[in-house]
Amino acid sequence: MFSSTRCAFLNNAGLGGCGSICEGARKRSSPMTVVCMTPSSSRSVDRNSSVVMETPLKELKKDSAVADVDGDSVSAGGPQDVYGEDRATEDQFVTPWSVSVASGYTLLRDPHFNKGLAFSEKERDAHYLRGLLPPTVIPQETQVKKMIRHIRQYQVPLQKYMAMMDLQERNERLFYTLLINHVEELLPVVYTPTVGEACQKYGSIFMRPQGLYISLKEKGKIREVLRNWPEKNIQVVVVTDGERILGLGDLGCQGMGIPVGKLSLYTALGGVRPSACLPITIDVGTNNEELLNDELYIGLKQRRATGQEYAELMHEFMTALKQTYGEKVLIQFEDFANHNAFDLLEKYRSTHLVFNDDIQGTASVVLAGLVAALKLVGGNLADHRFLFLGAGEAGTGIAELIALETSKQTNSPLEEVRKNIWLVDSKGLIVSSRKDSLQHFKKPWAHEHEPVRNLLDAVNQIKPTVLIGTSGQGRTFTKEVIEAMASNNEKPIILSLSNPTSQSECTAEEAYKWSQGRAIFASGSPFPPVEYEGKVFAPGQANNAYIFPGFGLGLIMSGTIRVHDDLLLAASEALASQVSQENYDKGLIYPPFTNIRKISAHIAAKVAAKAYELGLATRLPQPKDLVKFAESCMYTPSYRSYR
Ligand SMILES: NC(=O)C1=CN([C@@H]2O[C@H](COP(=O)(O)OP(=O)(O)OC[C@H]3O[C@@H](n4cnc5c(N)ncnc54)[C@H](OP(=O)(O)O)[C@@H]3O)[C@@H](O)[C@H]2O)C=CC1
Ligand SMILES: CC(=O)C(=O)O
Ligand SMILES: [Mg+2]
Repeated sequence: MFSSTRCAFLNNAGLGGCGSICEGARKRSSPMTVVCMTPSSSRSVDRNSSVVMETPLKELKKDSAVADVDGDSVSAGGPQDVYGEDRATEDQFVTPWSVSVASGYTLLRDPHFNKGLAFSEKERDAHYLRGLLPPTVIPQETQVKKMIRHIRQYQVPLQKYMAMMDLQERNERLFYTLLINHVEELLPVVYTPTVGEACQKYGSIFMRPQGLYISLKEKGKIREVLRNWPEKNIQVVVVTDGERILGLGDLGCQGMGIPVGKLSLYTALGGVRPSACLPITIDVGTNNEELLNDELYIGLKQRRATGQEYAELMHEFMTALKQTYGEKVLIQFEDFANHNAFDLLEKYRSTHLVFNDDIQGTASVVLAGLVAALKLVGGNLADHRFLFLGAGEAGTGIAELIALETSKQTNSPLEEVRKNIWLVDSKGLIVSSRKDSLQHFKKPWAHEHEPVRNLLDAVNQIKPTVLIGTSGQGRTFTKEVIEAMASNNEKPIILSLSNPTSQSECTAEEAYKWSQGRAIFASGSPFPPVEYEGKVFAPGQANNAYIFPGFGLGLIMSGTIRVHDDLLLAASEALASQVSQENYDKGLIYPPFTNIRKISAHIAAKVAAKAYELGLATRLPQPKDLVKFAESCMYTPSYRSYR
């Protein structure tokens, strides 16, 4: 039933084209697994790639068992010596890997290869599946129809979420086909708002762990923990420490739902292979009393480690990632609290390929929406005045990118253009008299003005044309605030970015109703269309999900080694260019998510082109048609035929 023969296959990197992110040639394949021979467990690795190896391996020192997969080995062994065969010496320890063909019961329970009732008659014979499945054979399209009906039968969003996660655990390709084909309907299920509730209840709803947990207990052993993950060719890591999950605060270890959800979108929206994605939660404790007192809490039951202890764990983690996966692994920081987020980005931006989605991805998506909105409202960025409620990661990140773009457009110094951008935090308007007590990321926004305590007064005094909510506080754009925006502007631009829906600064209905249908509105979490005085308004979704999948794909496919602000501007421009006249006619400032893979390919191409221009791309020569190249690199989840 299992063959552990000596196998010689090409690694994906050897297939040419887009190298390691391509799925590989579309041809018949065997559901090949690589198994670690331990008495109590067997683990599968590197399923999509094929490896050159034999079993048992030569003796090998444990510390050098896995080489850096992109060939930038830090120790001996050479490129593609993934299992460290060449580096082995007589007295070194070895993990006895063996290659086998998955079949029978095991095949049905392997989510990477399982096709359920779609296994053909021939495959059922060849892979010992007879009797393990009912006799009917149905195509993937029928399975998709069945699954969407199944999901729709649940009224409670969390039940839909659990059904989706269950499918992901059973049949990965069906999960992604379903998500791609019904993206508008299922995004709110696997992503915001439902993922927020899932994180809050993570301890009680999950039977099977997803992603990799690295806690303070693993200090000094993080490289070993990374090796426990079954896949070796990792290209994107999304990591959180759970301290600021959406606008829901500190959810500790239960924040894992966020990296898992974000990486599902990397695959579904951006076409990065699922096996190249690694969700990680760093557990340094939680300050959430409710969780600390909850017997079902899954994380460390201690208050958060801070200062040197936190920094040392993060440093070991960042070093281990680069040593294990190489220079070009993309590390996306997600939902860290701002007191760590800015520092981590600053500390690692020159040594690692890091990207903070909340600061940078959000900025890029909002700038795109604003550029599109100007087509409806008129004027250039420099003609507008911006007011933010919330001066944290999202608020100051967006503010800075608007300033950068305005400065480029007008050839004016940054300090000058920043004066058109104002922010309110929990203590009121950020003004120069508060400068000494402000966190460093707020200081550039401390303009000359008398103190202003609340948002309504700030709107009345600053008279912004654009109001952006990044406070994580629901219902803070009150009737008076929206009415003030509408009385000062013919078409006020109002963005309620906070997630999930419960934290949105206002609803779509409130924005349209209180502005007499004049607001250009978008929100972080989706709202259904609103009918106001006989007209239907379709609100857009201003969410970084438009940017990070395509942005990441662009970095990976070009072998880019560092993120530069100009890459964010390029992504933003690419997204804005995808808004069609038909979208504008409906008042939309973002294109619908239905076309997201095409949009992601355009974003990836623009990002890669800019990376080549800046000399940051290492994949040479530069492909001629980057959009086509991006499309050719994208994972498609249709079933493969097994020989
Ligand atoms: N749509 C999207 O794509 C994205 C949305 N977000 C959402 O944005 C929100 C904020 O995220 P982030 O910036 O990372 O969080 P931060 O914690 O970094 O920032 C929150 C900011 O809001 C301020 N604030 C809190 N309460 C109030 C209040 N009552 N009045 C005025 N200001 C207040 C805080 O003030 P102080 O500094 O004084 O504490 C702080 O400046 C979250 O809900 C998140 O989900 C984030 C990223 C992307
Ligand atoms: C969308 C997102 O990244 C957030 O709300 O944090
Ligand atoms: Mg986030």
